[in-house]
Amino acid sequence: MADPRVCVLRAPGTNCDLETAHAFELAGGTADRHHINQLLANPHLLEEYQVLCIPGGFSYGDDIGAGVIFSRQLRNQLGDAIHKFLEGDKLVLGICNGFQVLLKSGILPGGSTTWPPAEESEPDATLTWNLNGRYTALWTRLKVASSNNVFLRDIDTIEMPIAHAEGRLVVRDESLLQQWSDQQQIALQYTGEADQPVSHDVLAYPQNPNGSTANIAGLSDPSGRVLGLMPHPERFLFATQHPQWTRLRLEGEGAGMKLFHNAISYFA
Ligand SMILES: NC(=O)CC[C@H](N)C(=O)O
Repeated sequence: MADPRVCVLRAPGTNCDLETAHAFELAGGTADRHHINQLLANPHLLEEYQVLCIPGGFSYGDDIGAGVIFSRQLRNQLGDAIHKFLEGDKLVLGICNGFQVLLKSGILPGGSTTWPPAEESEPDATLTWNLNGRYTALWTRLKVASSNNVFLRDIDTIEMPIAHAEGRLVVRDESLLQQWSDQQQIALQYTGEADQPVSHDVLAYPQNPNGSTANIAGLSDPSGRVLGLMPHPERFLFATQHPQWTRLRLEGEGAGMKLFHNAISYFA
């Protein structure tokens, strides 16, 4: 089979598209970066791709809330193209600002089961300001909590950096947590030390860097083919990007590459 094709979709203010496309290429995919206006002009463009990735950054300057404007473009102007994509055997990844876009558009948490969301529907969850009220950038330790998300296959714990101001996940109703848990949708949780069990009790800063409900750092759709996460796997492609790579004697690829390998090998 030809290399899987990845559409890295950017908007004005996106700033992680280059390294994200690079990560997919290192994993063996063919990645194109497209401006949202190219897709608005020709929504059929999306049909050429197996993976849609919305990378990190500050789309539209985070005006009126991080990811809000970009998410409205997907929902109001590209509803049909996204619907077709979600229905196919394809993958969607949203990193940081991309996660904000997936959640605020309604692609997450339901995926194809709830897309397109009804105009008047209340979102199940959103990402809002960190509890500390600040843009926060640090390395976090994460536990994979979903057994069926494609991007997280064969990963148990992983370290990745976060860098955001609006990364605190809040839910409309706490009963959703049980539903998500049952459907394997809680994909990633911030955790403490390696052997510490993860719980839904909110950990203190810096383990949980933003105060997210149930320490949630990433969500999956029920099919396991959509992932949104606040940490940046594309900032850990090489061992030397880890702050303690010498002390830990890390070599070769960074652990973040695993997510990109998993995505590409899904199509093998
Ligand atoms: N690194 C990013 O994608 C930035 C995320 C986002 N716009 C925030 O600060 O909340």
